[in-house]
Amino acid sequence: MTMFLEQTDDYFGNDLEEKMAPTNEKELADRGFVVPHFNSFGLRFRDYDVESMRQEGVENFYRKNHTYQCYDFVKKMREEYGKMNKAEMDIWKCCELLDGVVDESDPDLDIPQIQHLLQTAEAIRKDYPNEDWLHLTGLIHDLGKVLLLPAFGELPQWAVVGDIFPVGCRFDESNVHYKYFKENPDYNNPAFNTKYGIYPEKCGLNNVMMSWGHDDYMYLVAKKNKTTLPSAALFIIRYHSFYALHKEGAYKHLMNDEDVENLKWVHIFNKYDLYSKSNVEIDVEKVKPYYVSLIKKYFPTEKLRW
Ligand SMILES: O[C@H]1[C@H](O)[C@@H](O)[C@H](O)[C@@H](O)[C@H]1O
Ligand SMILES: [Fe+2]
Ligand SMILES: [Fe+2]
Repeated sequence: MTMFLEQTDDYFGNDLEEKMAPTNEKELADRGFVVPHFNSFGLRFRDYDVESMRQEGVENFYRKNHTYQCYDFVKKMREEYGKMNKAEMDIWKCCELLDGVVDESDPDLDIPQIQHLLQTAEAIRKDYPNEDWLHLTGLIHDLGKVLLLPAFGELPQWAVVGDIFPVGCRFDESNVHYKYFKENPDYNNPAFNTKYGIYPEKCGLNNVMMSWGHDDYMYLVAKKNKTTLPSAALFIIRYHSFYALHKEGAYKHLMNDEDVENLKWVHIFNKYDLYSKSNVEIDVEKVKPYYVSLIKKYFPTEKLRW
């Protein structure tokens, strides 16, 4: 059985010491963002059970996602995509490619993903004008959804989007549509179906295998292409879909002290990621020059390896 202990670099051999976020999180909280009560369909956000035009499709998505995302699958995908040999492309081009992508796991949004990226980034920019690293984080946090496109392997939706969860230990009941984990090959595996499974207590999320998708992929792309974004940005990108942890407080026993610090940033980020979703579209060409300048600032090369 593989144990992920005392790891000081990631699976590329990259040094894990990343720069700290430039400002104190406490000074940054509560910028007056007004949380809307309803999404653009007039329903509560993240209500996976209420009858709606998206409910059935979303539930169907999670049935597949929970059935197929097992330890062996995740391991294979990390290895395969860790090679970064799928494409060479600049970040803005990838944003544009997402113009044609709709996320089937999302009960709150059915407009193209480039709008979600810009809505998130612009909402953050309004409340945190000086934290340009957080604007860029907003822009790129969901870019990993390019995995759905032919040039990046054309993975099915269940392998790209939706909430994420650890594999290698018991699935927590707070995961949405928990019941579908019963079909997962790991569900009855005694090595995996205990509270800690294969992980030591407080081993740190970096040592935990998360279900495969746009989060881990984009984290790998950013690291591999040597971004100078602070560690909080990389943590946000990697764990923003881990709702069982950041919303429900499950799996905390796997976090180390650094994770606890970084999680505060995910809480801030999540408000903008979730509640900026609306059908009021952003003028892409108008904001493009600003974001292109941020990409230049935080990525050493124009063309990234994907
Ligand atoms: O449906 C959404 C969507 O796929 C988001 O990009 C992801 O971050 C969320 O966690 C998920 O629930
Ligand atoms: Fe996401
Ligand atoms: Fe998002």
